[in-house]
Parts: sequence; structure tokens; C-alpha cells
Amino acid sequence: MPPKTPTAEDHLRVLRDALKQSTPWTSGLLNVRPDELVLFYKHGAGEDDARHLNFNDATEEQLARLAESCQPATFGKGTEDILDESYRKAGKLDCADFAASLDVGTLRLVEAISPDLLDGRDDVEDKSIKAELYKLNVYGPGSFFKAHKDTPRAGDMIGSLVVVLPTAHSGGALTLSHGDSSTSFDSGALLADKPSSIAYAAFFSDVTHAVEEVTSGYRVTLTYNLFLLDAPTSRLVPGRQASAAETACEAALRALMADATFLPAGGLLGFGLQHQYPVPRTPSDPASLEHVTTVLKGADARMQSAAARVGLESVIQLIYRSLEYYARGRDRGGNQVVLGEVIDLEGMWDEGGETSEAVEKAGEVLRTARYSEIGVKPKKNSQPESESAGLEDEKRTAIFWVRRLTRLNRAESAFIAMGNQADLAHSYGDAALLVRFPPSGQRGAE
Ligand SMILES: O=C(O)CCC(=O)C(=O)O
Ligand SMILES: [Fe+2]
Repeated sequence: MPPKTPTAEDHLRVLRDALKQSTPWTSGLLNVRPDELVLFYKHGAGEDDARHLNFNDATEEQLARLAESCQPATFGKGTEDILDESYRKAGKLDCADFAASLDVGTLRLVEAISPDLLDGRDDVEDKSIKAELYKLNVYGPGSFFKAHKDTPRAGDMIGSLVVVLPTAHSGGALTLSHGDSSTSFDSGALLADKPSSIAYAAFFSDVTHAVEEVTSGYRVTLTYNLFLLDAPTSRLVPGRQASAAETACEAALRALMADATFLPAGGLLGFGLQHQYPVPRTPSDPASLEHVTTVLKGADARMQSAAARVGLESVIQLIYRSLEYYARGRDRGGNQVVLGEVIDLEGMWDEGGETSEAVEKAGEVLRTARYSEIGVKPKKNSQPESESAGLEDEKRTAIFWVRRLTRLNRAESAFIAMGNQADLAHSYGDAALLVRFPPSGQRGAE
């Protein structure tokens, strides 16, 4: 049998699978010298009240005394730091209260984690990651930290790095999860009988993570905030090699471009964002969607780079749903509408479809691409709907959602809703990555 020619559906599957190969975390083990494992720390208010120990050979007693010198660790909730030992039981030292000889710069730890955390970005030559020491934590027996996400402490903070020092402990595994994937980083097992090693894990800020209860020994960590910075000196680095996943995305996009029967009248491929970004949250929020295109991570960045390599325009836009169709009791649909900024609905009423009309007027109204345009049979409930409602087809843009829209990056606009009484209601826009296909006649061969 001759080999089957791949169809548009095959190419779209390649795209979807390549985007799943996400690396929102990375971890490893590193050999260090004993003199890199020294710690000095304050244990009282006096200027002579300092102790030191070496994690290479620290005794249980020394570690217990270190634990006693710590304050209870808090955690961030919204804009507050909260102490709640049912959520986090651990000790901490602030940077002003200790000095560790371990230097992540000399160890080239940032270089070790960067390829994974920057994977997919088109501008790695121009970017670098900076690790800034944040805390020392001691997890003694019974300590734990329940599932949470780290609060970004600045707009360019992208993640956290945890270095676990080589003290004997069991339990205390760090579990990480994001989307459909999860992993466990069991520092106690990794470091068993390796007193001259450190274990490390780095992950994006929006990865959900937890530290399981320590059942024996002490788990001592240095945590660092990771920032994404411009690297002006690195322009001489030769062009980056695209990863296998990105090359696969690029090839799939090229094949779809070359297929004149695929979105023949043009249209959009939609990709729900897999990570959280500083999108504008309200009409008056000065944050911009433009800025988000410069800080994409993982699979989101990979898709953006692949599109750029193929010469396709990709943008971050907000997807709204015009709501009057809910109100009229039609199916779950409603038109999806693309907007470049958060819509201001202040002073509007939802009665008579005023807000939906405003949304549709301000943006580009979508419709789900038909089977005849994409060669992919619609799966029930597999993608957000944009049912035909109101507008004629010619006035709407065809979209195919390769990855379904997520709610990780949501903007809201308040308006007045009439129920039993006038009440504030909200219209939501969810940011997505959109790749625009020109009509087949205008797709120049590159
Ligand atoms: O110690 C760890 O592995 C993670 C600690 C943590 O999640 C945090 O400090 O926010
Ligand atoms: Fe954390």
C-alpha cells in the first residue's frame, strides 16, 4: 500500500501534540565542594550571636538548633503574607539573617535550568534568567507546605528555584503539577548518601506545587526568585537551534499553509494559553496584551516562534462571548468575539443586548470553521462554540481551536444587569494566542 498522504487533521494533531511537550519545570543533582556548603546565621539580636555549620556533615543537633533560630514561614495570599500552620508548617530565615557560601553563579545553575525554562522562545539569545536569593527554609519533622502557586513579586518574575541541601531527610517530596502533567521531586531520596551534592528544582510561577510532610530529619532549602531579563551582551551567540517540538510545529504549519483547501477564505487557528501572564484585568488596567507577546512561556512561546518562522502573524487577543444568546435561551453558544483590549461597558445595561452589541461592534466576530474548510470533524464539546447567531457568515471569521480556550488570563468589564434588582454583572475576555491564515490565494511561498 502506498503511504497515506497526511491530511490537515494529521497536521493539526502534530501541532497539538508538539504543544503538549511542555517543560514548566526542570530538576537535577549537582556535585559541590564541602566549602560551598557552609552556612552562617544569626540566632539572637546581639552582633556576636552568629553560628555556623556545614551541610556536608551537619549533625541532627546542629540542624535542630538551626530550626529553632528560624521564624515560622508565612505564605502569600493575594497581596498579604499569611501565617497559617495548617497550610504551611516550616521555618524561615530572611536573607538579612544568614550567609550561605553556595553561589549559584559559580555553579552555573542558572545556565543548567535556562534551556528548559526558555524552551520555545524565539529570543533566547536576547534573554537571560537571573536568580535572586529569597529565603532559607527549614522543614523539620512534621513540616509541610500545601498546594499553592508562588506569587510573582514583580512583572518580570517568571518562576522559582529551590536548592535542597544534602541533609538526611525522608518525606518532604516536592510535587509539581501543571495542566495534565505532574511530577514528584523527592530530594530525600535523591540526596541519600550524597553529602557533597545539592538537588535543585526550578519551575514557572504558575505551576501548582506542594511540599509533602517531612517524616524524619531536616530538609533545608535555599529558594530563589527567577527573573527574565534582557541580555544585551549575548547578541553574538549564534542562532538558536529550534527544539524538536518546535520544528514539528513549524513543519505542520507550513503543510497547512501549503494546503489550498485548508481555510481557503482565510481564518484563525486558536490556541488557549497554557500559562498565566500579566494581562490587563480591567478597562483601566495599564497592562497591555502587546507586552504579553514578549513574555510567553513554554508551549505558548513555542507556538508563537513556530508561527513567526513560517511568516504567519500571531497575536494575543481577548476572546469574549456576546451574551444575549444565553439570555434568549438559545444553546450554550453565543458569538465569540476577538478584541485587542479590555472593553469598557461602564454605564451599560444588559437589557436588550446592549453589552453584547457593544462587544460585537468593537471586535471581530468569529464562527467555528466548517468541516469543508479544515477537514476536521467537529467533536462534541471538544472546543468552545461559536454558534451561528445573528450575523451572516461572510461577516464572521472562521476559527479552529487547536487547543481549547483557557481561563488562566481573564479580563473583566462590569456593567449593570437587571435581575430582581439592578446588580453589577461582568463580561469576561479570555486571552488566547491567535495565528492568522490569509486566504489561500494570498499565501506566498516563502
Ligand atoms: O521547598 C520547596 O521545595 C518548595 C518551597 C515553596 O514552595 C515555596 O517556598 O514557595
Ligand atoms: Fe512555592
